[in-house]
Amino acid sequence: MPGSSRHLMCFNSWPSQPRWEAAVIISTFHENTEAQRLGQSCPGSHSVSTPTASPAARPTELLTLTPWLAPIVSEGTFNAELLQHIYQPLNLTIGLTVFAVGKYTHFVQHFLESAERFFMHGYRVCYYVFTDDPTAIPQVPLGPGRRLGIIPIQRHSRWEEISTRRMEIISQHIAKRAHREVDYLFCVDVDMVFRNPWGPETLGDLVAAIHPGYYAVPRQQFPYERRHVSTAFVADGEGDFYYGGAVFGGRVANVYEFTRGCHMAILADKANGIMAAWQEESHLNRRFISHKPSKVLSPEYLWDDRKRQPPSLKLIRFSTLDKDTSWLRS
Ligand SMILES: CC(=O)N[C@H]1[C@@H](OP(=O)(O)OP(=O)(O)OC[C@H]2O[C@@H](n3ccc(=O)[nH]c3=O)[C@H](O)[C@@H]2O)O[C@H](CO)[C@H](O)[C@@H]1O
Ligand SMILES: [Mn+2]
Repeated sequence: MPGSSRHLMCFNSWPSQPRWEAAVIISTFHENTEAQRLGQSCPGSHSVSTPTASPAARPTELLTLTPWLAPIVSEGTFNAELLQHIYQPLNLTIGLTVFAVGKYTHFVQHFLESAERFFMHGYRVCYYVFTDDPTAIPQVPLGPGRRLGIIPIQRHSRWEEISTRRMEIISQHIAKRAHREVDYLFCVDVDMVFRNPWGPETLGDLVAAIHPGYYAVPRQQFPYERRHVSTAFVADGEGDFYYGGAVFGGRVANVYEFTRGCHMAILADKANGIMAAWQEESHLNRRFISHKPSKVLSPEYLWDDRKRQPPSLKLIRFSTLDKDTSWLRS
C-alpha cells in the first residue's frame, strides 16, 4: 500500500476466506490527526479524545479489530476516563500471577514496584507470587486494597520445565483459591516491568497479547509448533496472530479452562516424550486458534526492551528487561 510501509500489523489468513491470504494487513489511517498530536505531546497520557468513526480521526496505525471482531487494544482505541466510570463501580478484584523460581527472584522487587505504580491503579489487586524460596521475596509496600500472596512451589532443574509447569500450577491455584478471590486474572512473566498505565481496557473474557517479535511478520513465519506428533501442532493454513506466552488473562473461570486445556495438551505431549518448540507458548498459541481470545492486547502490553520502539507504537506499558539468560538459567 503506497506510502505506508511502516503501518504493519500481522494478520491471519482464513482458509475459507482466500482474500486474507496475503497474511499482512496494512492500515491506512492518516497521519497528524488531533488525537495523534495529543498522544505525541504527552506520551503515556490517557487524555486523548474519544475515537470517532472517521478513519481520518483514528489515532492508531495498528489494526483495531480481529477478523472475529475482538478489539485489539492500543493507545487511542479507548477512552480511559469513560472506562473508569464503567468499571470503578463494579468493585472488581484483579489477580496477577507471577513465577519467581531460582535466580528469577531477582526480578520481583522491580516488577512489583512497577506494578504498584501502573497496574490497575485504583482497583483491588491480588498478586500471587509462586516461588521455591519465599524468603527471597522482598517486602514491597502495597497501596490500599492491594495484597500479595506468596505460594511455595517445587523447583525443577530445567528452565523449560519451570516455564511450562505454569499452566498446571495456575489452573490448580484457581481451583483451590483464586476463583474465590478475584474476578479477572492476568498471568505474566516476571522478567518484565510496567512502564505506563495498564487499566480496565485490558479486561475481557479471554485475553491474549501479540508477541513483540511477530506483529509485523508474515503468518508463514510464525514459530508455531510444526510437528504433527505434538498436540500444539499448527498447520500451514492455520493461525491468526502469534501471541506471547508472557501475558494472558481474562475472567478467572475462563483462565481456568484455558490453563487446564493447555496443561492437558502438555501432559499428552509429555507422555510421548515431546516438548513443544516454544514450550507452553506453543500450546497457548494452539489453544488460542480454537478458543479465540475475546480481546487482544497490542505489543504496547508486551514489548521487549531489546527492540527499538517503532513509530506505530505510541507507548510501552509492559516490557521484557534485557537479561543475562545464561546466568539466570544456570
Ligand atoms: C515475551 C514472551 O512471550 N516470553 C516467553 C518466552 O520467554 P522468555 O525467554 O522471556 O522466558 P523466561 O526466561 O522469562 O521464562 C518464563 C518465566 O518463567 C519463570 N521462570 C523461568 C525459568 C526459571 O528458572 N525461573 C522462573 O521463575 C519466570 O517467571 C519467567 O519470567 O518463551 C517462554 C517459553 O517457555 C515463555 O513462553 C515466555 O512467556
Ligand atoms: Mn520472560
